[in-house]
Amino acid sequence: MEPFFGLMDELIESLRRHCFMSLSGSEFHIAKYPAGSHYDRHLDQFNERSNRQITVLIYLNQNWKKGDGGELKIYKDDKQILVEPIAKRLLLFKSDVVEHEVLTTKVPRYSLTGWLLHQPATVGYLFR
Ligand SMILES: O=C(O)CCC(=O)C(=O)O
Ligand SMILES: [Fe+2]
Repeated sequence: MEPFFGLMDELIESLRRHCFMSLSGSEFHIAKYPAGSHYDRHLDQFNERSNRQITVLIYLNQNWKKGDGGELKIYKDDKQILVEPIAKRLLLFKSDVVEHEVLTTKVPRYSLTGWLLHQPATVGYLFR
């Protein structure tokens, strides 16, 4: 996993330098969507924990083919964009504005999802 985290550090550095984003952490997980499952339309930034700035998605489905389902549907104004979850495809989007949904997959589907964070969730918390 070390080469992967090295690349993510480079990505964070580029976003800091070229997009002037103040990013200071990240979190990642690998998700398996069993056949028949989906993920309803949502935003990745929740009210109670709003430090997710950028969503990173990397698809891991070597043999994905049309008809397998599990596309990512992105809602952009009144348009919708379908992204096929094919292996090695990488997507980046702003966690607080881009609504998205995972359509029902007919085969087991794997994705690596990460979030680049504004600051660690616990920093800046006010105790009273
Ligand atoms: O796997 C995907 O395509 C999207 C996953 C997702 O939306 C999430 O974990 O928040
Ligand atoms: Fe999401």
